[in-house]
Amino acid sequence: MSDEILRPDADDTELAFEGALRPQSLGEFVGQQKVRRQLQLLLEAATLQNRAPDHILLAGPPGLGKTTLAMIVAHEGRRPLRMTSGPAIQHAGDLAAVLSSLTPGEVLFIDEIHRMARSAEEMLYLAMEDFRVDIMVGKGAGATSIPLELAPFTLVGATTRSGLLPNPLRDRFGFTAHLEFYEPGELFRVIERAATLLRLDVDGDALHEISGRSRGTPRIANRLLRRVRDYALVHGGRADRTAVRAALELYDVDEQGLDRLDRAVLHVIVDRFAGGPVGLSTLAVSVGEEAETIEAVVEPFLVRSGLLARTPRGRVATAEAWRHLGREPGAAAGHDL
Ligand SMILES: Nc1ncnc2c1ncn2[C@@H]1O[C@H](COP(=O)(O)OP(=O)(O)OP(=O)(O)O)[C@@H](O)[C@H]1O
Repeated sequence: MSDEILRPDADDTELAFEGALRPQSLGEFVGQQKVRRQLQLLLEAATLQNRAPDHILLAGPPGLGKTTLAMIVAHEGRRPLRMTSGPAIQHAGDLAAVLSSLTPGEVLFIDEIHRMARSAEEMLYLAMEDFRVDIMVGKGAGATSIPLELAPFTLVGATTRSGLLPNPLRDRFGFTAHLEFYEPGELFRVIERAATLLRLDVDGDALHEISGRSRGTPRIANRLLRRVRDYALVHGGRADRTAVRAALELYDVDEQGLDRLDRAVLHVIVDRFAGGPVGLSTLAVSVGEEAETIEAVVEPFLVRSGLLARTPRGRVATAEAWRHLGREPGAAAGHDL
């Protein structure tokens, strides 16, 4: 569906493609310079002392490279990697099974760590601090806890909602990396590298055009590159700026990276409500979407792009939004929706 091309979450069909493009070392990882240097130091210090690196929390929106960095932490230190996710850990027993089977120095990656069961979180505190867990045996008055020693490991947790992590868990990470959205120039390098790996003949103008429409997110940039590749393949031409424009027009992605739903939201505010303010539920009904989708998926990017403001009285379209729709700020609607 065209509306999904700009969503930052991965869909199942692109996992193999993403795997092939993942940088394997910090040197290949584009952007996030500060985080890269911080990680480099942490990993080098651990190597010099011949110990497992400190636990690492990677926080930031989807598609910015958290899984990739977890893999790099393991790869750079030549350590095995075990991957799981918060939703897969529904009971403390699920976590105990994973922890007790780790080999010394292994990197344990827990994606969406904020979605782990509470009981497992509590078990993790002790495991992170003392490399030990207490296993409960039996029920009721006869229940006893048996301590179990664990091999030293490095936990790499990833979260899109670090605010949802309980403080005791957050405090047990030796280092928290906050990943930022990428600049267009950095995205250019991400897809330039991807094009080389995929042996695609794409010119610089095309890469530039794609970077500007990718919402600061490498996963989206790589996905748009794939659509442009398809377009050039089917039409038998080069992947140049004309191909990018034609391909992305087909998928309803405009020059600033807005899709059909983003624009529909702005149109409603500008054309029906004279620029706002409009309440979230009214807005959602007007575009025929769930309020949660508007709030979680559409608004963050529009706010970040300076097109939408959230005020206590409702959502307001900025002057920039009016201009993006080709209208003079504050001008009366030229047509009715
Ligand atoms: N800095 C980067 N340099 C090059 N490629 C990158 C970079 N960051 C991400 N990518 C590419 O973008 C894609 C998505 O990255 P990744 O899966 O690591 O994101 P994520 O933050 O873990 O997302 P999610 O939270 O949805 O799992 C991968 O194909 C990866 O190769």
